[in-house]
Amino acid sequence: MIKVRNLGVYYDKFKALSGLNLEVEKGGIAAVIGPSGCGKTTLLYVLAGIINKFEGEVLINDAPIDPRRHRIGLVLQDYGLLPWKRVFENALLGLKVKKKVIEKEDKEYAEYILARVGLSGFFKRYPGELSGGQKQRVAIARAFIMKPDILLLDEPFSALDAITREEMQDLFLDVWKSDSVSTVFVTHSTEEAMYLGKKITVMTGPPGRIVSTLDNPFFGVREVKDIEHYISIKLKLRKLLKGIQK
Ligand SMILES: Nc1ncnc2c1ncn2[C@@H]1O[C@H](COP(=O)(O)OP(=O)(O)OP(=O)(O)O)[C@@H](O)[C@H]1O
Repeated sequence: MIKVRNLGVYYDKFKALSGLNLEVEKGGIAAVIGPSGCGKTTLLYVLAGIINKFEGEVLINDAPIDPRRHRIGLVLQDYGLLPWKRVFENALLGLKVKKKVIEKEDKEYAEYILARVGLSGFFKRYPGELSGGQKQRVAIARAFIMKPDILLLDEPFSALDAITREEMQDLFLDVWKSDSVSTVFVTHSTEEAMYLGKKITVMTGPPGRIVSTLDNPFFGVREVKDIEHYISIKLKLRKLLKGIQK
């Protein structure tokens, strides 16, 4: 569970986040959507423990955020793979930061997750020998392999073509379902927020804060039947976003 209360962040004198409140229940996915520069990445950096100077309270499973204590899976748009390490080593990197000794079971679990993301035959390749979608698969596998307390994704699929992007969204949900880790997913796309967010959180800023959180009945629904309802939520989101960008 993630609880953020009255969060404020400054870059020197610039107020990037102010009075931000967010709650993600255990096994929830909050899709965070908002205009460029409103503070989405800053919020993720606080949740990841990368920014540790802030006002307010950030709790992970009821304890103050502490990257030494909590396992935090972070997936970024640019994959964050080390080019000189092979797929298998890259996939184990997150876990290595947390555990000194990688055991046989860890390796078996890594093999299992890599197979689930369709990379069985790619263990020995270097990132430079992979497509964008394959690199993103490694990044996602790496986050799941560390069995994180929380999972954070910062526009992970925005660099991919439309088809690969849909494949990756499905694959993400597929792996996520067996693990149900509390997740914050940042995206620019209303469609992606409506597919991947159990709840959709709209942000404004700077300074960044939450303007609205909607329940999303279309979570995980690819073939939408109630088109009118879908469009009404989409329009609501667009209105909220347009209001912000005025
Ligand atoms: N290191 C920094 N120093 C000063 N200001 C910063 C720094 N990093 C970000 N900012 C500012 O803080 C605000 C929030 O930035 P952030 O990257 O969190 O926004 P974002 O919503 O993720 O944007 P985008 O959607 O374009 O990625 C922006 O106005 C940005 O210019």
